[in-house]
Amino acid sequence: MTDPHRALSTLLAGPTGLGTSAARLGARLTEVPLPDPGPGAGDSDPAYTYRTWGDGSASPLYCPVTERINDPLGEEVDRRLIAWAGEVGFDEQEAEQLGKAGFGRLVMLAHPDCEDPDRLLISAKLNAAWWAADDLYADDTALGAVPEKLPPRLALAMAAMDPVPPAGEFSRELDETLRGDRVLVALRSGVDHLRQYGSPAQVQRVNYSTFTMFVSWNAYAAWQHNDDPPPAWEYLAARQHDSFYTSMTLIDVLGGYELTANLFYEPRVRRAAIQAGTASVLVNDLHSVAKDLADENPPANMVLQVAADRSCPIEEATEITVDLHNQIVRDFQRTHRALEPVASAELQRFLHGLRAWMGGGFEWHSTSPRYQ
Ligand SMILES: CC(C)=CCC/C(C)=C(/C)COP(=O)(O)OP(=O)(O)O
Repeated sequence: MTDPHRALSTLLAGPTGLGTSAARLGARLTEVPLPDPGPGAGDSDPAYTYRTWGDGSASPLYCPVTERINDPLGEEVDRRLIAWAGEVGFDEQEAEQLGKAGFGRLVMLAHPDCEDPDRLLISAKLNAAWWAADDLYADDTALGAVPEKLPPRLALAMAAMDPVPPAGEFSRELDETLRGDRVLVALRSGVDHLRQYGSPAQVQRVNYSTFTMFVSWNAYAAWQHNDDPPPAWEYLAARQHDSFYTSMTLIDVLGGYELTANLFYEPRVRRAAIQAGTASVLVNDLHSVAKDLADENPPANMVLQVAADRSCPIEEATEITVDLHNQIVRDFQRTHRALEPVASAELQRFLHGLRAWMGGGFEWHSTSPRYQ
């Protein structure tokens, strides 16, 4: 039987591995991003296309196609999500808002290899909980987000997701606090649901990617507190750990298989996953400009950081962001192609899952009332 770890390291090892083809593979992966050739460049990969977005006035986004649109399945997951939101303490209006955003629809679009509404609900719950933490703690001033309060709130969010062992008399107040805040209850409940299907390694991978995302949120809070917005390059560095990569850590759990930790964290695989997560979050920034500008204390956003750095109009900053997105997707495509010879069915499914997530995420941002 082929050992996929060995197959991957042999394939990536260079000339002593698979000879000249391995050397070519290494070379392909160290290329700097190539300019986006734009629509009509004669692309032959039917999995990707140029897609118009927003009001259609900006250049199209080079993006994977959406692999599945199954509205009844998305509606079923949304129904279950709204019921769960009530159970974990969101009031009726908040639960309705979560339903309207359509996180059930998001996961139906983003995980086309999962037909099971209960597995899809894991991702819907966790995405809803992450977004609730993001809105209520980090981003939305009108909903109570306060930069100075964010770091201690996130420390408790980590305790909610990754339960700490009993600590004598100090546990009581912690437990009461974790039970008394709907965001914390939602995060704990989402991980509890994940634990029913995922291995310990899959669960902890989701936790730790969430915690690195929280570090980026703390950076944004410091920038806001100090009234010192970051240049675009620094924002982008933070965004790479605050992206839909976190959502993508669930791809194999929903698919009913496990990509082992040594493959998941193999640098080329991680590179592909970070590229997919970053590209998807740039789609989010492009759709969020109006919403972010409407906040009295606007959160950072790639388009806004580029416009500020270069003193250019939003339209020009939008074009620069679209171009960056398209370069990153093409880079992902090259990384994916380079990994295709690796003989691991789980790895191939996972890479396909990353691509499918990008295609589903694009569709959701184009249709969710959250961005209209
Ligand atoms: C993984 C996840 C869904 C986390 C929630 C926060 C996040 C990383 C986003 C992708 C959302 O970023 P942002 O706060 O810019 O999103 P909105 O524009 O508020 O939808």
